Amino acid sequence: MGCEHRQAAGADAAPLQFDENSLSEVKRVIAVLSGKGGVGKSLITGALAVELARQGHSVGILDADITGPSIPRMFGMAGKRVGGIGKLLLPEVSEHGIKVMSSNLLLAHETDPVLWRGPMIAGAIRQFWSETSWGPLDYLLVDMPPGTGDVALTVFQSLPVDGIVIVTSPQDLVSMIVAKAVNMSERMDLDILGIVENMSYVICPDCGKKLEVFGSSKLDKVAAEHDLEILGRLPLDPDLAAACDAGVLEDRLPTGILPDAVAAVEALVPKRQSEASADPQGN
Ligand SMILES: Nc1ncnc2c1ncn2[C@@H]1O[C@H](COP(=O)(O)OP(=O)(O)OP(=O)(O)O)[C@@H](O)[C@H]1O
Repeated sequence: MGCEHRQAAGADAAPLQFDENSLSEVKRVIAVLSGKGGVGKSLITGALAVELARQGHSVGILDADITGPSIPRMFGMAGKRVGGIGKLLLPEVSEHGIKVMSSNLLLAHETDPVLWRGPMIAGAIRQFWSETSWGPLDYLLVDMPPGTGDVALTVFQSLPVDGIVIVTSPQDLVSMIVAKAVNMSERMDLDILGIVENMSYVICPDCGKKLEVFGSSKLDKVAAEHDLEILGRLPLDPDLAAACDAGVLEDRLPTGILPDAVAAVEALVPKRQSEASADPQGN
């Protein structure tokens, strides 16, 4: 990554990579990013994790949405607290084996607010990477905080992110918001796998017709503008919302959802691997 890019993105000149610990062996890190809040980024993160796990991969979710964590609840972990091994934290493990680390799993009560300033939030990201025993993982999905602010910058500077999935919804000011996410990723020299549109349409329960309740999708236009691959469109589905609330997303998520997004993640060559094969001597 060029220094000028890091500085243009507001980064310090000093390298800030957080170290991986000896009990973690994470092969690929994928960040799920949205330009603004409430578009369903956490749901898409959860859905990708479930589908990857169903394909037999070992999967973890690092919930970097420190002040608005919603991953534990959708995996039935509300009210649980993570344990530890020596000085390391142990992620909570879902019914079907997905490992989760989240600020909500460190709080005494799920409803306690996280009133932390920037440096403490950055400290939590460090803890979730360097001081968490992830074990061997094929994929670690990072549920990013909404937007392109301080925490997103910390994650992109400090974790070895291999690729990014951008989530958007039709009611976004889609072009400008996607442009922000794309520009940030480019300045940080990160690969964008593509874009998923959430809440794209609703299927009428009576006639089965597809209704575009937020108006017609601008996804094709925006994807073409930014040269992004379209990785799928997910409908607004009350059953999905209910499954998240009840903590049973793993059981109720329809099989085969977002196949292109799953395939793009599976096809991703880890940066560390491609760098190693480009320079087998490690020079
Ligand atoms: N496709 C969908 N169908 C039905 N409900 C959905 C869908 N996508 C998201 N939701 C619901 O919308 C709410 C917001 O979703 P989610 O928490 O995933 O958004 P987010 O972008 O991560 O939000 P934040 O910006 O707060 O991090 C949740 O209650 C979720 O269950």
